Amino acid sequence: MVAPPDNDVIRALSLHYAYGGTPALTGVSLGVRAGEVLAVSGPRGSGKTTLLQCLAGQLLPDSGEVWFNSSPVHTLGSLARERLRRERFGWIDTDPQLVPELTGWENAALPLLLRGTGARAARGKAVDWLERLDVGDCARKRPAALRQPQRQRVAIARALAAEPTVLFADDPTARLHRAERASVLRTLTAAARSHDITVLLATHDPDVSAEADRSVALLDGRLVGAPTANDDTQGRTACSLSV
Ligand SMILES: Nc1ncnc2c1ncn2[C@@H]1O[C@H](COP(=O)(O)OP(=O)(O)OP(=O)(O)O)[C@@H](O)[C@H]1O
Repeated sequence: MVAPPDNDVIRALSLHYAYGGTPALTGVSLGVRAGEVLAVSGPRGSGKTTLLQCLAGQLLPDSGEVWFNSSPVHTLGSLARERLRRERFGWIDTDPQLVPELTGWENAALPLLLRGTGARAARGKAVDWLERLDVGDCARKRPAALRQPQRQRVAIARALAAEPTVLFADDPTARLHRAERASVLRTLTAAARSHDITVLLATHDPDVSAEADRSVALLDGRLVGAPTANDDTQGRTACSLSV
């Protein structure tokens, strides 16, 4: 097996994935360069979540290849993929998925603590990111005492505090009101850009795609059309794509 001849941080080659025989991804290939915010757009059921899960090593494709920094992901065993996810990847879900028993800072510090970071350093980083995301006042509160946009900001702080190489965000603003959506999204993309974190952003909302450096569209499990560049963003790097 030979690594693809480029320096994409993530590269997928001809991914196929089916749920019980029903195809969700059909021959998807794409490459993302370091530091880029790449939107994966498409209507509900088009395969966005499945694609992100395959790229993040959560799902193994039925066929095709996934590469991270020239190392194969699709051939790793479950423990090695788990470690890769813990140490190099971050994930933001549509719903915040916070631990109800933990406070805001404890939730935000969790990935760092699981990685072995000392409690004091983990707390410092978590609180710092909560403040950057305008939810510093949520540090001592449990999720039940927070509003939904606050909970999602805590979840974003949790993902960013670990400073992943690649952050996968699965429709992270879908449950927020329109006014809150733009603000949360801009904060997320600005924070990722300032820390050179590559972001793959799944969304069905064209306004969200517009915040990315480039966008690709999925329909019925296939990439459609040419990738589009959003010139009005602060994008710095091009992404290479092939369908
Ligand atoms: N666990 C599952 N079991 C069976 N079918 C599934 C499962 N997850 C997704 N699917 C199906 O696979 C297809 C792709 O789903 P996927 O969730 O990847 O799309 P999506 O674009 O992320 O949709 P949404 O925007 O609604 O999250 C859909 O037809 C969906 O019904």
